Amino acid sequence: MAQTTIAISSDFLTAFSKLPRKAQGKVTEFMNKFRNNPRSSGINFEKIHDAMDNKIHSVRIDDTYRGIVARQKETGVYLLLWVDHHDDAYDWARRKKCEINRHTGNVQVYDVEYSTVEEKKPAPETGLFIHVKENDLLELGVPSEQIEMVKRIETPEELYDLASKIPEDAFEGLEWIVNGFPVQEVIDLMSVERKEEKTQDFTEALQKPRSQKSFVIVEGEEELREIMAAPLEKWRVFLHPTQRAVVEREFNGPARVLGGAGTGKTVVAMHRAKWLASQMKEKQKILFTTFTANLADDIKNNLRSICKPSEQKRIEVVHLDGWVTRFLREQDYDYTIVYDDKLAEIWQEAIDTAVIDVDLSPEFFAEEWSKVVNAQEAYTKSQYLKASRVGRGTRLDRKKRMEVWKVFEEYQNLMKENRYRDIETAMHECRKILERTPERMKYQSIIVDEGQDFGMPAYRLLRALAGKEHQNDLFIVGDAHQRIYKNKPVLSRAGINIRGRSSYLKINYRTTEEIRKFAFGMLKGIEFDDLDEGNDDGRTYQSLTHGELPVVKNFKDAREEIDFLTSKLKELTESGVDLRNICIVARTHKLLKDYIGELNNAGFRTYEIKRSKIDDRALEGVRVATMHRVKGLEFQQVFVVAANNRIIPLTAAIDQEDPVAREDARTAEKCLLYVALTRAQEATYITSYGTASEFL
Ligand SMILES: Nc1ncnc2c1ncn2[C@@H]1O[C@H](COP(=O)(O)OP(=O)(O)OP(=O)(O)O)[C@@H](O)[C@H]1O
Repeated sequence: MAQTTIAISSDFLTAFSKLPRKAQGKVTEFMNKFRNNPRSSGINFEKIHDAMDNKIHSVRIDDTYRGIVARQKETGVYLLLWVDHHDDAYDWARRKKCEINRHTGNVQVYDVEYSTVEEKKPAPETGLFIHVKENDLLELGVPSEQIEMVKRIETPEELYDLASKIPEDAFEGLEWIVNGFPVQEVIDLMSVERKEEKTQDFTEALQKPRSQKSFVIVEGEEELREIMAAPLEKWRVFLHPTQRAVVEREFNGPARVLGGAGTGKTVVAMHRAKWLASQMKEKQKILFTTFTANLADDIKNNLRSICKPSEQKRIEVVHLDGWVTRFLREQDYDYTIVYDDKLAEIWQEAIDTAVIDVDLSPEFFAEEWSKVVNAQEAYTKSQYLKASRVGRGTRLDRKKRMEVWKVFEEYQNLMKENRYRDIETAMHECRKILERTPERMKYQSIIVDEGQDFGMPAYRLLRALAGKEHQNDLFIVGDAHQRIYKNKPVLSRAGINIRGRSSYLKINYRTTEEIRKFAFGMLKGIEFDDLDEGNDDGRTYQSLTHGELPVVKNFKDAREEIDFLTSKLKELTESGVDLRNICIVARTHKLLKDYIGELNNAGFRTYEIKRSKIDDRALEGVRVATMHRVKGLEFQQVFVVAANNRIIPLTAAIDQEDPVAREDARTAEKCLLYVALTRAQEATYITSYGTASEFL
C-alpha cells in the first residue's frame, strides 16, 4: 500500500473560512480524523456518480456538510478541494476536474462543464486571446479542454467571471496578457521553475512550486491546526513560484529582491528567514532588520505564526536604530542618539557659533553632513575637502567648503560636549567597534526589509555585521518607489555586491489593479533606482484583484470634508465594514490630531498608529495615522485626507535651498502619497478642501 499524502487546496481554505464557526469546528475535527486515516470507515468516502472526474469523491463532515476530495489511488494522495452544504458541495464537484497539467506538470483544479456545453462554433475575431497560439495557451497552463472556451473570451470582464473555472495559474497568465504583456514574456514569467521531466504522479507533482501556490501538504497535527486557525492568511502557506524561487535558493553572496507595493516582499523576507533558520547549525543566528520600529514588531508577530520555536529562536528581529542603540549601550558607550528637533537645534547652534562667510540653512548643513560626510565617512577636514559632492545641487568651491567645514567642526564639538550622536555617526562607530573586534558575534545571515530607506552607513554596518561575503549572507528587499526618508543607498559602494543575484516580484497581492494603477500614476516621469547603480521602472507589476477606481473629492472647506468622511464611515459600518479595517491618513501629525478630535466628536472611536506600537486589531476604533506611519501596513479602505495645496507636497518639506535636495523632497512627497494609497486592499478615497494638491 502506497504511503498516504494529504494536501489542502487554497480554495478549500477559502470555502472553510465562509462556514459558520460551529461547522468550522466540525470540519477541523474531521480533518484530524482524516489525517490519521483517510481510509477509515467513519470518513464515508463516496464516489460522486455523475462527476466528470472519477478521482473526485465526497466525505461526510456531519448531517449538513460535505467535503470534496480528489484521490489518486495508486499514489495514496488525497487532495481536500472544497467544503460546503451537501447539495452545493456536490454541485461544485460535478463540474470539476483535478489533473496534472501535461505541459506544466503542476496539479490543477478546473471546470469542464463549459467545454462540453459550448457549441462548437468558431471563436470570434474579437476574442481577447485570438492572437495567442494554441500551443502558447497550453504552455501557459490552460487545460486542453478549456482552449475553446478561452478563445471565445471577448472582454476582461468575461475573463474575470471565469476566474473560478480556469486553473488559478493559467488564469494569472491570461490576466497578464489582457494587461498588455507580450505572450512570450508571460510564458517565461510563468515557467520560472519549470523542470523538463513531466509526471503523472500526484506526489511528485505536488512538489512543484507551481502546485505549491495552490496546495499545501499537511505534515503534522500541529501544522494542520495552525493552517485551519487562520484559513485566510494564505501568505503563511502558499507562495507564488516567483516568491518561492527566492525564498528557497542558495545564494553565493548578497541577494536583492525588488517589487512594487504589495508584491509580498515582507512575506518573502519572512519565509526566507524561516527557511534559513530551518537549516542552520547550532549557535548560528539571523538578524532580520527593518527601518521602522512598528514594522519590526509586526514582523516579529508574523514570524511567530510561521516558525517552529526552534526556528524562531535563531531569528532576531529589530529595527536597525534599535539594534545600534542596544549594541552601543552594551559597549558602555556614553552617548545618546538624537533625532529631528534636537538635531535641528544643534545645527542652528553650530551655525551661530562658527564665524563663517557663507549663508546656508541648517537643513543644508544637515543634508551635507548626511549625504557627503556620513555617506563617504569623510570625518576630517582633508577628507571632506576631497569628498565627492555628486548628487548635491549647490556648488561649493574649495573656499566655501572650508567655511562649511567650520560648522561641521562646531557640530562635532557640540555633539561631543552634550554626549550626543546622530544615528549615522553612531552606525559608523558600531562598525569601527566590530572591525576592532572581529571575533565578536556576527550574524550568519542578515535579512533587510524596507531596504530603500537605509543609507550608506547602515549598509556598511550590515556588511560588517554579516562578516566577509559568504553564502546567504545578506538578503535585501526594497522598493525605491516607496522611499520616504532621505537616504539613498548604492549597495555596491557599501561593499555589497548583488550582481547576478537580483530578482523582481511582479504580482501585487494587496490592492486592486485600479488602485495600483492610480497610485503608480503619481510617480510618472520620475526615475527610480534599484538600490544599486541601475534603475527600476516598476513596469512589470500587476494586481490580482479588481474594484472601483479611487474616489477623488474636493470640498469647499474642512467642515464639508469632515461631513463627507463621517457620513462615509457611517455608510461603511452599516454595510458591515469593521472600523478597524479603515485607516484615515494625513500628511502631518498636527492635522491628524484635528481629525481625531472631529471623529471623536462625531461619535467614532479612533486608534492612532504610532511609531513603536503595532496596529493591534484586537482594539476597537477607526485607524488614524500619518503617511509615514502607514508604511508596510494594510487596510481594507484608506482615506487620504487634507490632500490640499501646500500640504501635499508639504511646503516645509520641499522648502530646500539646494535644487537637487528640493527635487528629491518633492519626489519623496509623491512617494508618500503612493505609499498611503497602496495600503488599501479594496478602496481609497482622496479628499481635499480649498485648493487640492497639485499632485492630483
Ligand atoms: N503568496 C501569497 N499568498 C497570499 N497572499 C500574499 C502572498 N504574498 C503576499 N501576500 C499578501 O499580500 C500583501 C502584501 O504583502 P507584503 O506586505 O509582504 O508586501 P510588500 O511588498 O512588503 O508590501 P509594501 O512594500 O507595500 O509594504 C499582504 O496582505 C500579504 O499577506
